[in-house]
Amino acid sequence: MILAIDIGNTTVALGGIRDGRVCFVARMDTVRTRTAAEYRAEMDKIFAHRRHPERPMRFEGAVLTSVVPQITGALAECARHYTGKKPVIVSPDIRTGLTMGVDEPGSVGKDRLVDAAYAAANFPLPVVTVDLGTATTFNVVDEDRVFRGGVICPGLSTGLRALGERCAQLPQVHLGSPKSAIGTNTEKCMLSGSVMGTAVLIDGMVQRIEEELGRPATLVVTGGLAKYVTPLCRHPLTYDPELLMKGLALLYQLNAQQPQHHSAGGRHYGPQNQHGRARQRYPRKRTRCERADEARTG
Ligand SMILES: Nc1ncnc2c1ncn2[C@@H]1O[C@H](COP(=O)(O)OP(=O)(O)O)[C@@H](O)[C@H]1O
Ligand SMILES: CC(C)(COP(=O)(O)O)[C@@H](O)C(=O)NCCC(=O)O
Ligand SMILES: [K+]
Repeated sequence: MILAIDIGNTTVALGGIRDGRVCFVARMDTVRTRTAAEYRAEMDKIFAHRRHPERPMRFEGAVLTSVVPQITGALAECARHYTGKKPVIVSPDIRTGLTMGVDEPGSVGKDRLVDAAYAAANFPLPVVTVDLGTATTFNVVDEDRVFRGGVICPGLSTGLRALGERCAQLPQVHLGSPKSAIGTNTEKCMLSGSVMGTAVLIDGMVQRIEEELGRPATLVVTGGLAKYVTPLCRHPLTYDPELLMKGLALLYQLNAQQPQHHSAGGRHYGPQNQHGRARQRYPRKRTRCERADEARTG
């Protein structure tokens, strides 16, 4: 099993990945001042809780993506502790299968790179990925596998919270699915604006992106808040809550140094086809362990 760590602005997601499949996902809060020891204590608890007496949890390697530089080092240290190896850390310098077609490849959020790399390897191109987290991000990969850039907007929860804080007469509201565009009270108006507004944003922005690309695009949506929004979108889409974890598995495969079986030198990489792309993986029936883990993690 490999350990995948996704450091976002709200949550640090931990994934256990076996043969490119996500076996479990657990979440910790993102706290910028937390130390490696503090995160390790929390991870110990998470892993102890999941450990099966006959199948102790063992990680042969780790891969990490971060958009919170303050805690990247602490979690890289944790990854090293659990695997005995340096983790693969996502950056534009590792193999992603993408060519960067933006002004400053180094400034692109590393989570955006992971989403884009996975989508480019697994969906018809061009492809647009949308990640609904603290921020709402769009990433565009064209038919030549060039990462063209995208869109960054306030996340819908971030926007809702800001309304409650900045407007004297607006309350903090619980997220839910609006039933109609026309809200009949304050809360319903706010839910319509943030949740349906995000669905309309996705439909509208993807339409503009398709116009700029000059052709239709595949749309893939992920992120902690996607489940509220995707039912309201009109553009055909694939909803994959595990996009980022699967992307991390792919990047691990492409970049982790494999044990060497021959005396000849050189780095050995994971499975690739002749174009240097990750081999596509197709859905298979999930094992009982995976279904049980999913049920537990929700
Ligand atoms: N499984 C979930 N169910 C409901 N809300 C969630 C879930 N996971 C995350 N969230 C909420 O979604 C928002 C963004 O989460 P997430 O996608 O983890 O963002 P980030 O990647 O920016 O850390 C937060 O407000 C968080 O509370
Ligand atoms: C846009 C983001 C804040 C999204 O982060 P998230 O919502 O996943 O926590 C992150 O990808 C980021 O910090 N990006 C750097 C700037 C850029 O992507 O151009
Ligand atoms: K995210």
